[in-house]
Amino acid sequence: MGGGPRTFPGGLSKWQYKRMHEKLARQKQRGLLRHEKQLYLARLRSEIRASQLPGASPPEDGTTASRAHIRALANRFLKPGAEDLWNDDDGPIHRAELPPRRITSAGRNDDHHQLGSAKELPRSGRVGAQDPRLVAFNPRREYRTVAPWWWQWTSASGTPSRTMEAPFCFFDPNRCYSVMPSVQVHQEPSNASVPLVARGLTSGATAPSLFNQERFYSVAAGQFGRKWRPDSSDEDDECMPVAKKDLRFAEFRASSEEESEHDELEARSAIRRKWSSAALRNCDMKKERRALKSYEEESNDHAGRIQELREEIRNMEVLGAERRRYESRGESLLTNKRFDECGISPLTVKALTDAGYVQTTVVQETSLPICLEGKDVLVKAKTGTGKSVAFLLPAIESVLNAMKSHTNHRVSPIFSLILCPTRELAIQLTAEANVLLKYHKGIGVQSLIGGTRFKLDQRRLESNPCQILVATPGRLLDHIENKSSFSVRLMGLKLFVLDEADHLLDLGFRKDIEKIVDSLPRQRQTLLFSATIPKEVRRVSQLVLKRDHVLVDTVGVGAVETPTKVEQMYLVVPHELHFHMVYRLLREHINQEVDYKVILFCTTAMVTEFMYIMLRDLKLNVREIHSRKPQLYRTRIYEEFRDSSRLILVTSDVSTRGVNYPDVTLVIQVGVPSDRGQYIHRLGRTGREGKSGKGILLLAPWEEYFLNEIHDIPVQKSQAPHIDAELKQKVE
Ligand SMILES: Nc1ncnc2c1ncn2[C@@H]1O[C@H](COP(=O)(O)OP(=O)(O)OP(=O)(O)O)[C@@H](O)[C@H]1O
Repeated sequence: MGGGPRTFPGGLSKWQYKRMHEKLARQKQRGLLRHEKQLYLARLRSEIRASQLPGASPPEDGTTASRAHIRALANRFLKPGAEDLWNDDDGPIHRAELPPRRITSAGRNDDHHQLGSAKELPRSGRVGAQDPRLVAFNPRREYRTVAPWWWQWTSASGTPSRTMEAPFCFFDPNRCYSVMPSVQVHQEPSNASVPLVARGLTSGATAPSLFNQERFYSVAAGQFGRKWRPDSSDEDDECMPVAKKDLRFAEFRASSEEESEHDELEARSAIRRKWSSAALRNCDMKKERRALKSYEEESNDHAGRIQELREEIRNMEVLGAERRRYESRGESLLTNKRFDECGISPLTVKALTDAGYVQTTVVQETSLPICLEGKDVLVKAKTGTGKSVAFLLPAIESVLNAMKSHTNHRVSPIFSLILCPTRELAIQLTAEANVLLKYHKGIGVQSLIGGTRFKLDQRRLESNPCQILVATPGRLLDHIENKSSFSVRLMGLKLFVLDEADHLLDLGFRKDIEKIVDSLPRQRQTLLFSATIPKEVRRVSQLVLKRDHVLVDTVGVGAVETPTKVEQMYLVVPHELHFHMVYRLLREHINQEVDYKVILFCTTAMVTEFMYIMLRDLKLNVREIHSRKPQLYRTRIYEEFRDSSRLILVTSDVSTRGVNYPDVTLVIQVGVPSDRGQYIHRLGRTGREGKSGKGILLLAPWEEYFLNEIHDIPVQKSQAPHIDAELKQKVE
């Protein structure tokens, strides 16, 4: 009796073997704990350091000076719809008040000089090459740097006394802000020691010897960031002597206020440069895009570029109209457009109708036509607005199209691949895809997630139809690297989707994604979906998207990124009282809501486990999900919580993104979220499908710095409820 071998590996007895394993498990647990602690502390340290850097806090009035705005203009991607690439502190997008004009247009309306009013500008121009000193001046190389300073090139008082022909009169149809009509520049006598840039560009009579194209270029590069100089490097900028830096801007100092603002901007841009370039490394496609073309190259490229611009403007118009319609409807989720008007297969429409989906949501209405056209798309839409269906439908359509031409394969290629960051999300997407495939016989969807047996996965993939695959990156990569027949199946891929794209392109997943992308065919369509798309991720997205991709943003620039019907508040409570406070808040909520359904987010798996045990011992109806639990257990809890009410789910970040638990009434976030995106996604587990909900963020006093990150989200401070002695004793 008492089965099992009597000796164990290494000649150990059963008990020795057991003890050894227990010891190893304890060591592993201690290691994990130490690691989590280190991560947490490192994060806090870096946040605190960041908050102490000059200029870390946002401007109080939410606006910036014109110079900063101009810099931002130059810094953005030169694409319509890329407004979300603007710096967070650029302030609202509006036309800056222009200073009293010292520059007048010879025989033309002054308004032509306003930045951004490209449409009013004359469609012709000339290069100011009459001046012999400017023969080497290549307007196409320099104009971008000149234009932004145009307005700065005045002094605070006095009337103009001398007029000269500005040598940079040219026209470039590619760049709105660089278009300049022929102008005359009035210069004050008091400005005899003209600015460095001005000297280079004004009549040589003023200071001919100082015009130096290279020098001028570096002035611009310094002001706009090193990417303007093709041969520059991070080190170059970092090592620039202070005196030289000062010299570069010495002449721009109109007032002490402006000066300090400028220093602050410099410091801030230095920090940004360091972080963005270092973080992006070779993936910083922007650098490449900005590399200056030669004059000839650029001229030859005009026809193509004009075509591209037309496309972009058309896209922008379409999306602008969509957005206006969306805004006019308020926060309503559904549109008037029905799925049977979307050009998708009637069998899919039938399945949609069975599932109760008749009308499209805003994101579905906006993105579907573009996705079905075969374009690469980057979609940003609030949490719980139906992004999953928005990409599952094109995934099914692309399979249907591909299957028309691939009929003779023994094992069908995988035509659509959907990547997502968590196992629960993968399971959910697979289930949703199955619902939509109800009437499509012979088309199958499978999932590949960690925590299951590799061999079983393999068998399942080979024996069941799998034209659509939903996977998490780690397990997918395992299959790509270890099974050549799997890689062969992927070579037929037509559509690649990244759900929660910003998270997948984040540093944690980036390496895996790069490897996965390398093993996919280049000729494919790629769709990126998320509720949050930070600027850096937008840049890295070029890794997977084609250059002419379309941006669909149903949130809108400057709009609140969280669901409007979710009441958000934060409490600042000493750290040692967090457990008491959680219990107090839960009790209060349970008393108020009959059908309560609460998600409680904790910072680590360890804390999650501890919180769960405490609440369970306090006789609350709780469940737990975190990475330390086996997958079968996680799936069971996920299903139970999805289908029930009067339940509290204590979870780590495995439930932060994408997971759709219907009718969650309250989300509590205990401790500081890792970033703004994490706050938004966690909160997004409530208030889905336009419903109402409540979110509470519980911070310790030293975590309050995080509020800066979400300053534009309507989170109200709330008074912490009193914790009486009885409750305290109970918890302790
Ligand atoms: N056209 C539709 N009509 C009615 N309900 C819909 C429609 N499309 C999606 N839904 C429902 O909306 C809910 C949220 O959808 P989904 O999970 O796709 O949101 P999401 O935008 O992906 O959210 P997240 O950003 O959190 O991932 C789901 O319950 C889904 O069934």
